[in-house]
Amino acid sequence: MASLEKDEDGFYTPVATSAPAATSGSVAPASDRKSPGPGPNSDLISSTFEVMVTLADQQENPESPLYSVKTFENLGLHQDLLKGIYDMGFSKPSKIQERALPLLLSNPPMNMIGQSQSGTGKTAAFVLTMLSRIDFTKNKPQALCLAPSRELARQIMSVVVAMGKFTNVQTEYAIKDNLPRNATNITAHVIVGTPGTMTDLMRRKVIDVSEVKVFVLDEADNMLDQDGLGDQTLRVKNMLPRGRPVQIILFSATFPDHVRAFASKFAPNANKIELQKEELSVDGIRQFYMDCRNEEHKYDILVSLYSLLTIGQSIIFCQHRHTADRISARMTAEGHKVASLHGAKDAVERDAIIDNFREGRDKVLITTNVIARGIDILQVNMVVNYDLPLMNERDRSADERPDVETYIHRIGRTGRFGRKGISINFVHDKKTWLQMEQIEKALGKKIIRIETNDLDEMEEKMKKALK
Ligand SMILES: Nc1ncnc2c1ncn2[C@@H]1O[C@H](COP(=O)(O)OP(=O)(O)OP(=O)(O)O)[C@@H](O)[C@H]1O
Repeated sequence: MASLEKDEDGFYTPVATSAPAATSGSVAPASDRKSPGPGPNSDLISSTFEVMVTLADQQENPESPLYSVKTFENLGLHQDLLKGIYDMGFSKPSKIQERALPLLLSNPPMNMIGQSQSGTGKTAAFVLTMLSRIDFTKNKPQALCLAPSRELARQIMSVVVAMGKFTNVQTEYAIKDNLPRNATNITAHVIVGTPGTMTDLMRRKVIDVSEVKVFVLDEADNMLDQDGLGDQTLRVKNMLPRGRPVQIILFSATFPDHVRAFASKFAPNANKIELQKEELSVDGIRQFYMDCRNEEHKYDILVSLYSLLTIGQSIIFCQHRHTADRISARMTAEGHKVASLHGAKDAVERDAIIDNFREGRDKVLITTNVIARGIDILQVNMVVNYDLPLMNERDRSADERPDVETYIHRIGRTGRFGRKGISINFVHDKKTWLQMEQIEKALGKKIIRIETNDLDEMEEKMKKALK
């Protein structure tokens, strides 16, 4: 039997909802079977002298989201996890880690709704919690984590594996096309996946939930949004054991008003860490716009930016899959090296595309909202909104208001953990200009104009913003 489920970039795709007859034994952990993605960010602090100084300065500055007074030792973590953290090159916790970890690790466990700007280290906070709560003598799933895309699930898993390097943690994915269809019993401690596949595996009892203690939603506002993944996420929660406590942890850089109430119901009596509206975007990201004459001019401008896009790495966001494919095919035919990624590609292809980009083999990635959230690639110093994100991408309505949350997440693919980055919005008519103005108002940050006909000025402005 198949039903329709909404995928990550808002399109409906058929998924199997009933299981074929289960036949054989348990499943090898993901860490044994295939690479969970890139290695830890061992170059994080030492990548350049400049970054090292900036990061240290920011971690001393009380105004910075990276600031903390404590050390990782103060946070009550197990020795094996401390080793994992230092092995990843982290020296001090960020503000969200310092504030959230003592609450997350306290006993009895309390639910948490945590908000902190993009790129400030939320993943480490929830991964450390999952790892801290595992009883390694039991070979049963004990921590489940859901993310909105397979790319993000794979990235989160790479953090679980890196932080758990000195523990005996066993891991498994709940993402499409990863497990053999006849898998019967996952014994891994930590399972990371997307909601459709997680639901399917739980329904078929491939995941035994009897020992689950922690349930994490990364990008929680997106995971709970009733126009998006909300139903599927709720289904997963409803299959968790009743009668014994499961710690529910919700993290995101954004929690728009319309999901806050549902989040509080989903994670009752949660400790809350919230941001003020004016704190939502990251200061290290300089925002620009370019006035294009029409759609065709947008393409010409993008091509003329190619040499700047490849100084580091860049992500170009489009509204539709076909736009991403069309631009990328055209640029490729004109001799430029670009890749395109969206939810209509199959699993193997998606993994190869993001891995190529992550490892720097491709420098320009043209995509949709599918990777607007969570993806952490430190070399990305430029984000282009070829099309501005609109509310109608979420729910297929006629709502042409800008989607401010998605905008925040898209530009947050750059400027990670104190780094500098720039974002450029293409506007091409009155409507798109007004949409951008609404984003500007919502964030309370000026978006600066760059001339489209003066490449030298453009280059100079951009390089200055990245210094
Ligand atoms: N304490 C730390 N010291 C140094 N680097 C850190 C620390 N914590 C996290 N990082 C690094 O900062 C980067 C951003 O972290 P992470 O991906 O967890 O951000 P996030 O808050 O989840 O962002 P988003 O909202 O975009 O999902 C990662 O490369 C991570 O390895």
